[in-house]
Amino acid sequence: MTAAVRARGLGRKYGRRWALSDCTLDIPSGRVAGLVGPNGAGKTTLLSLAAGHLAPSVGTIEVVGGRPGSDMGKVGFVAQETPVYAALSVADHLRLGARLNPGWDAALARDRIERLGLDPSLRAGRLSGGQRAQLALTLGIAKRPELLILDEPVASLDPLARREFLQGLMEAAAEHELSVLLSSHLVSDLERVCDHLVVLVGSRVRVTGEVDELLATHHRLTGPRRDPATLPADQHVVSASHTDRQSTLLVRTGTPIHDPAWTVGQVTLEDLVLAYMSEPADTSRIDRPALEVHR
Ligand SMILES: Nc1ncnc2c1ncn2[C@@H]1O[C@H](COP(=O)(O)OP(=O)(O)OP(=O)(O)O)[C@@H](O)[C@H]1O
Repeated sequence: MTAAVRARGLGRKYGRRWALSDCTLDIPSGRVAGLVGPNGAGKTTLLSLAAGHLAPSVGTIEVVGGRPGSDMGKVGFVAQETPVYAALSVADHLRLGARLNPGWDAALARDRIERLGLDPSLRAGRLSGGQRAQLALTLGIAKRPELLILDEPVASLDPLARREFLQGLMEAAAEHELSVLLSSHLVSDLERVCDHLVVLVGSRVRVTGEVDELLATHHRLTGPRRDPATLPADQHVVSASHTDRQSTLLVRTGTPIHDPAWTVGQVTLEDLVLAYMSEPADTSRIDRPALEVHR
């Protein structure tokens, strides 16, 4: 099956500074993939490369089997500021979408606007932030792309609007066999909707893989204080914290942990992302994990 996104040694620099380095990943099609990382991590750079708005400085990237930008009908892009035209009505936006996109699904767009309760005659400038985001999402979905890329689409929405937006996105992905790649700096946004995750920190991919697989291979170990360097070689310590007597480690391993000294606990996606995002206090004692988790 063609990957939705395939990058090999991908990098992009601005002047002498790398905004994205050494990025190798495979996002299978049919997934809702979340790209998470702190401000300035390189998320927009990666998404812009995938959308064909930027050219790589090194390496390669393919989206739905082709060069980004080569077949615009296959890839939809909703930019960070949910771009709509303030002076145009909701209905005008749909007419414009129909004129600009050969694969436009007018019925889908109309249904979605109706379900959202948006008045077609209302100007986009009068819509709330959440409604504007929903309109931008409708325009993106009605193009019927194979891959829809969204750059922090919920950043300015309140929690309820975030939830409604993400719900709509999830439904659209399931109904229309759409692959989705969306970014956020909040993992709580992505936790409910994503089945694939890419964590980007300081221009590098820190971890990527299927969410189920990531959750199954990461564990929280709690036990008597211990130097992480003494753990078996197949247990990669992602993060570690210690009190005088106790150590708490987040480790990645493909094999069961039998050491009776440890209490082994499950991690949430948020634990996992935060562990990869936070710089360890003492890097000499932390084993840097191999970055990709395969099925
Ligand atoms: N046009 C540009 N010119 C110069 N530097 C840039 C440009 N665009 C991005 N950068 C730099 O590249 C790095 C990555 O930026 P990018 O916008 O990709 O991060 P981000 O993860 O999307 O951040 P945010 O969450 O704040 O949107 C940052 O250090 C940024 O300053």
